[in-house]
Amino acid sequence: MPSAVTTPMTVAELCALAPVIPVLIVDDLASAAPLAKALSDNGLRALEITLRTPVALDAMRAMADAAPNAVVGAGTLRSPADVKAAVAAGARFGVSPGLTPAIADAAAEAGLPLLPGVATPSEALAAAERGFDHLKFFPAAANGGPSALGAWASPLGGLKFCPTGGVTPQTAPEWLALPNVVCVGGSWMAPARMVAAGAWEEIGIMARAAAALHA
Ligand SMILES: O=C[C@H](O)COP(=O)(O)O
Ligand SMILES: CC(=O)C(=O)O
Repeated sequence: MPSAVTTPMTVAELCALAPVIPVLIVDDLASAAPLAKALSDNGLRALEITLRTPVALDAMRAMADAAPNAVVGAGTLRSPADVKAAVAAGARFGVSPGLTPAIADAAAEAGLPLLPGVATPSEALAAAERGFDHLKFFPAAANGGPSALGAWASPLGGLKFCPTGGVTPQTAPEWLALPNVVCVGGSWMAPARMVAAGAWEEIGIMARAAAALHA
């Protein structure tokens, strides 16, 4: 089956697709297509497939083919080689736990929209110097929670964030209420045991609830 037709998307546009970007760890390639459909058919269109399993790159391809409405990207980009592999597998965006000059160079060279992770104001300023104005605040809960990121809003005006790591359906509204937050990332709507069990209907229900979250 041919890969879905894709159009370039900025990180700002990506973050505007839904209030939540699912952060997915795919262990079994067979689960990729139904998982992508369960999420994207229920309003979660931006899907971050972490490069943490041997099947992650193939899973990205399978998801893009099975769910043309989804925008499939790669997470856990830790090196230029990861960026190249993600682009070769059709990633439409990338997410990294942190940012290095080499990762920034590789993403720019490949034309890959990148949402880089930052944990401190210094890292946010360094990313802004490289031209990134949409950043992932990671690990969000452990790094101080909404009060910490909220305190960045005025001094780091102009920067927008996707808090990820420890965000829950219960805490998401507080994050989404911050003036510098455009969406959140999280894995709660696709728990490993439910994916392994093929519980697509239940996952779809959680996805729909996540897609309806707001401040
Ligand atoms: O590494 C973890 C991802 O950033 C997602 O975090 P989470 O499982 O707490 O939602
Ligand atoms: C956690 C994270 O930043 C990632 O997997 O991309």
